[in-house]
Amino acid sequence: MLEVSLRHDFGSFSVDVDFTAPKGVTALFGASGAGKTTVVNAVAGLFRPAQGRITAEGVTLFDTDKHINLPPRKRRVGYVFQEPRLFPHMSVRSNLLYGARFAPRDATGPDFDAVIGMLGIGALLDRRPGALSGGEKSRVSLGRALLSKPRMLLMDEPLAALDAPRREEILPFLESLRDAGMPVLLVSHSIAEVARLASTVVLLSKGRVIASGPTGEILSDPALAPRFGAGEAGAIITAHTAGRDADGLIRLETAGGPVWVTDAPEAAHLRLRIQASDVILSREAPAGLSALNVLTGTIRRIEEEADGRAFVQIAIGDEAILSRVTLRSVRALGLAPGVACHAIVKSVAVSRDDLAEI
Ligand SMILES: Nc1ncnc2c1ncn2[C@@H]1O[C@H](COP(=O)(O)OP(=O)(O)OP(=O)(O)O)[C@@H](O)[C@H]1O
Repeated sequence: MLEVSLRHDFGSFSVDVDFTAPKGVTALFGASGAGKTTVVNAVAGLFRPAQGRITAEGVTLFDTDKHINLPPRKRRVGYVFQEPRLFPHMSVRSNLLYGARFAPRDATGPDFDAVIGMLGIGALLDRRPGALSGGEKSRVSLGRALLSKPRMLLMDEPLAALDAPRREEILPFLESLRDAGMPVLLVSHSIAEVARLASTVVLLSKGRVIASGPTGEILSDPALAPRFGAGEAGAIITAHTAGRDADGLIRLETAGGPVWVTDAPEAAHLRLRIQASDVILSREAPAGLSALNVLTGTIRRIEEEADGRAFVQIAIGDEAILSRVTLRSVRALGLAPGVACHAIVKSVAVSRDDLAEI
């Protein structure tokens, strides 16, 4: 577990944050200038806040009251930057071994062979970074961080510099970090990335934490949805793979009923992201619609927005999804907390990007 509490005043901007990142991936999410990099740099020891306390796995890294400020190399933090900072004159193998030099002898964690196997970089070992693609560089950079056997991993927009295919190449490796035994702090601008990778979300705005908690709860909160961008907001629910139909569609079971998708990872249990703008609501069970996916639930909350629309939260089992509808629809349909409703999602609205292994 990583516990962060820090305060700093830059004059025109101040940071005042307290949050806890359990094991698994914690996403630091917020608009540009919200203070994400400042927080990550403070955890890494690259920035010294005026006041605060940071502990990782029970070890105090920084404590102004106790005058503790471990230097970066003693913090045992693996830092993966947006631009992979590999040594250009060294081979991939030497870059990786450089990371391993910092691993304490008694530290646990995957060894060299396990890391290159996990990241699929065995064939690259004798190349120089200049001869690698962006995605390959990112994988090597992640490998180097892992081989230092860090107490935790910090990733500042590790995918931002990559195009969509390269991003797809890295995402499965980042997903596997969710199950790694250490806390991972991931700075991200992308709600799709957060939905896919994070177990916990810390939402930052203007140097303050405005919400934090399990990803499913934060993403399905209708009051927070505008923060994620009205067009992008959406929640995640658990789905179980139930087989492939004769026409090729894959059937997933959710607490609200079956969902058919055209593509899905090969895994028994998935998290399924449903964007609020892809969901329309009906109080009657719809008939004669070409949209295949109809989830049954109960309205829990409605948050009206200034632009004549609302985010409606629909409880699906003990999870929830969001729908973005006009206030006119809210009134015409008599939508209100406690009302049973059907959430209709086009099957084509759910893409491979919206599914991740649990
Ligand atoms: N050393 C500094 N002196 C003055 N202001 C600073 C300093 N470091 C950061 N800031 C200010 O703190 C604010 C937060 O910066 P930070 O880089 O942490 O934001 P961010 O959320 O990571 O943004 P982005 O997503 O654009 O990277 C910005 O307004 C920045 O100008």
